[in-house]
Amino acid sequence: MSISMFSMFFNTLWKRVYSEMLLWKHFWVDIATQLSVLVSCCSASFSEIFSYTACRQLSQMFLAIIFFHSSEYVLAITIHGKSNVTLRSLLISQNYLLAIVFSLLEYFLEILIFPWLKEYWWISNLGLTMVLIGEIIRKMAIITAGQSFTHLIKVNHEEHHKLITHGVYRFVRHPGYLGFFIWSVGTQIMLCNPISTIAFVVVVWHFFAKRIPYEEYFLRRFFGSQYEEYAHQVPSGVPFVK
Ligand SMILES: C[S@@+](CC[C@H](N)C(=O)[O-])C[C@H]1O[C@@H](n2cnc3c(N)ncnc32)[C@H](O)[C@@H]1O
Repeated sequence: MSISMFSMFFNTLWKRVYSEMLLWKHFWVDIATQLSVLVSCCSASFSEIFSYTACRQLSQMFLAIIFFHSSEYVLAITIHGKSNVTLRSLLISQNYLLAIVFSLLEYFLEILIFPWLKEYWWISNLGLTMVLIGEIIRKMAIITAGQSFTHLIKVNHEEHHKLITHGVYRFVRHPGYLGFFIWSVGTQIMLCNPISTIAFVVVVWHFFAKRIPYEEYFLRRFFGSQYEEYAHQVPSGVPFVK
């Protein structure tokens, strides 16, 4: 093989290697650019998720939930005795858990995509106030009704079940439900969650609009004209429910 053939061979080989290297260089530059975009997105996301706003709003939410459920359980045990109370008194159902998970998903998505939405502190503080007011109304109802307040609706009249018309029951017939309604919608306003706020209003209202006539059917059977007169004078407390 002559020298000129060798040099032609190496020339062609080098050109191929060089063009391959150029291709790989573009490939690695592309990868590096995409990685740096991903890293900056992640660090932006981390800074939003661990921002003062998110930490404060989420910790308020978790504290509200933990306090609400544990105090329901403790009050039920105090009033009815440990042997008459089950874990159902924690009031944590599958649908309720789904609603909370949905609302947290909404929160995380919005704080990543529209972080400014969570900065309306007057709205968040209004929600916090609703959580506190709802909690107070509900606990006043439980303490006032005492043994008459059971988490499951009574369908048989028991001796200790007295008609309660004093205290918060003087102003509304269902202060426990009104308190929960305000509390649950308040949690979503506190998180500045527009979709979950509307969803909670609709779902919780619908739940009580069905539950109240059912509960009152038995109260009318237990207390007859006494309940009739009470219902005639005092509003239900849940908006648009007679
Ligand atoms: C979960 S508690 C809710 C009580 C009431 N609806 C409220 O929102 O405050 C349900 C139980 O309370 C009883 N109850 C509701 N109103 C009552 C009243 N005014 N007096 C006595 N018992 C009542 C019902 O019979 C039912 O068993």
